[in-house]
Amino acid sequence: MSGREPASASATRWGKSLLSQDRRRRVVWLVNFVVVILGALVGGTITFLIGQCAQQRAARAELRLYTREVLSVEERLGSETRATLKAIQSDNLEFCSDAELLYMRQQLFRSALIRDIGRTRGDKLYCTTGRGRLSVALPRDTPNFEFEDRLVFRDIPLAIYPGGTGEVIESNGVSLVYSHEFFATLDHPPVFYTVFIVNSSKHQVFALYGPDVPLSVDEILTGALVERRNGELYEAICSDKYPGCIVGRLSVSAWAEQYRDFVLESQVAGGLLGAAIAFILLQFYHTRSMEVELRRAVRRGTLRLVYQPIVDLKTGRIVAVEALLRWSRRGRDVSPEVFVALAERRRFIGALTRWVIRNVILELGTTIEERHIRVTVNIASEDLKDLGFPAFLTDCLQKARLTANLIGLELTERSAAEGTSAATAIGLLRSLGHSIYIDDFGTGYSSLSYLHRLAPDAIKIDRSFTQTIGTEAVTAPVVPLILEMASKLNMLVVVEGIESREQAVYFNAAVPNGSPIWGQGWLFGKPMPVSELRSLLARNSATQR
Ligand SMILES: Nc1nc2c(ncn2[C@@H]2O[C@@H]3COP(=O)(O)O[C@H]4[C@@H](O)[C@H](n5cnc6c(=O)[nH]c(N)nc65)O[C@@H]4COP(=O)(O)O[C@H]3[C@H]2O)c(=O)[nH]1
Repeated sequence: MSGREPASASATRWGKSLLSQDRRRRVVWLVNFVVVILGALVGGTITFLIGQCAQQRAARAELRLYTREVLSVEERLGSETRATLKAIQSDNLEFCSDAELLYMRQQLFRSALIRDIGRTRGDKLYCTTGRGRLSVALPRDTPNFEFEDRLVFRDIPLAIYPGGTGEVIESNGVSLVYSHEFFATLDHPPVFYTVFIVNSSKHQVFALYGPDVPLSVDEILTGALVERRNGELYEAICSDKYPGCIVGRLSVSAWAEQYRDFVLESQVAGGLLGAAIAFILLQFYHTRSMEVELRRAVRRGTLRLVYQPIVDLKTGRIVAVEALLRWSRRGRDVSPEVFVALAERRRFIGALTRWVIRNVILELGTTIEERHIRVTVNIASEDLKDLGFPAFLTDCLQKARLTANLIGLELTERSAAEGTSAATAIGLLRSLGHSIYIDDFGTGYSSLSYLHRLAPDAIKIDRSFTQTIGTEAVTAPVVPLILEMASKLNMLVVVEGIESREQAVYFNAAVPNGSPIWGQGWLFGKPMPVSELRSLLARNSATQR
């Protein structure tokens, strides 16, 4: 029996592996989705709770502010009333004379809250600031509230305003009509007030204006902050200058209603923020786990190398190959642009480069020596800073009995232009016999001064320029300039990303006769495993004979 697996069995296995990869991808997607939704829910709930808390605090602060504002008006009324009563009672002017009326009017003018001042004797009113001298019976209702020296009447007919009613204080021959409309200016739903006056023994309270409140006398007099079950918040505050108290009331639900849209919007914003944070954490987790897996792959050597041929455009001979790294993570190839960038960011690119160099020499060492071709490997700026890197390279080559000129080193313009230490390292690598290639030329710091300073052996024109050939792209005119500059500086040009014969023909014709120009791209071969490369090299040298 042959040890080989029948084609149908291997196809079934391949199909199953694809299915399980697909299932895993779906599970990962679902988990990510659930995490983001959970993040949104947590974010929304936290914002809701914070919002509730802030709303309650704001409601209490608003109630306190408002109650104090009403109290200050009440205190002002109290002090104006007392001062006016005292002034008239001790004016020493003839009762209801012109002089006294004038004096009473002056007192009225000074007050903002008193509307009318009158003089009484027995149960009659004899003059008022508004009506002058008169003689009318006082309404003899029982007062609503009695102090030792004062009586307070609510809603009694007014001499100054026939048909109208108002609040009156009577005390020792003086009666004052005062305005509680003034308080109306303090109406400010959803906060409301009730004004109380308190007797001198401070055991009795009387509601002067405003609705009844479900608070006990004690609660009012001790100045409590009370929350009733129906969501009403009460704050009582008593004056220390005047026998009066204010109870402020705020309906928490009415208060919340005012901020409903705001709370809803912040909840949505909190949800979005939660989702965004969950997403960022997931990304962070994936990057972290990608990093861990990549480090493990380097340690265990589960990375792969592929090689892409580089051809002399004049002769069609394969003159070099570029080694490119491949990594399969959980059954899927990760782009080198992604994992190389990750290794650079997390500063373990050195381990990758060393792995590549060791394995290139192992896989391809004898082949390149026999075929007289060069292999180029990508190195990073981190490698240039690594003082042990040149010695490592030399050591690997010596063990394999290879010469340094067989290994070319490709570095991007960015890493090559990174300060004088990079220049020194490049100089040292060149002196060891390695050729230096500036990769992706034209996309980074294409400055003449650094090219002159570093004197690399070759520049690799970036694929984006190759694609402009035969097009109207704005960068198309740059290509001849790069070629001319390279020729003047005596540098080899390698054109990257040649995909069509027209591009190859263009570049071949664009350099002066005798100047070398190499090309790399799908036209000559995609990156391939070492076994395929060996066959290609064999075919290529056969056609060159
Ligand atoms: N569309 C198109 N693409 C072409 C064509 N010819 C070549 N390519 C692609 O262009 C890239 C050339 O490599 P690079 O410029 O050094 O750019 C490399 C290099 O910067 C980096 N990289 C790859 N392997 C390594 C490595 O071992 N070490 C380091 N430091 N970087 C590496 O990742 C980059 C991407 O590598 P790859 O994905 O293998 O992509 C390769 C190659 O597959 C073409 O005709 N058309």
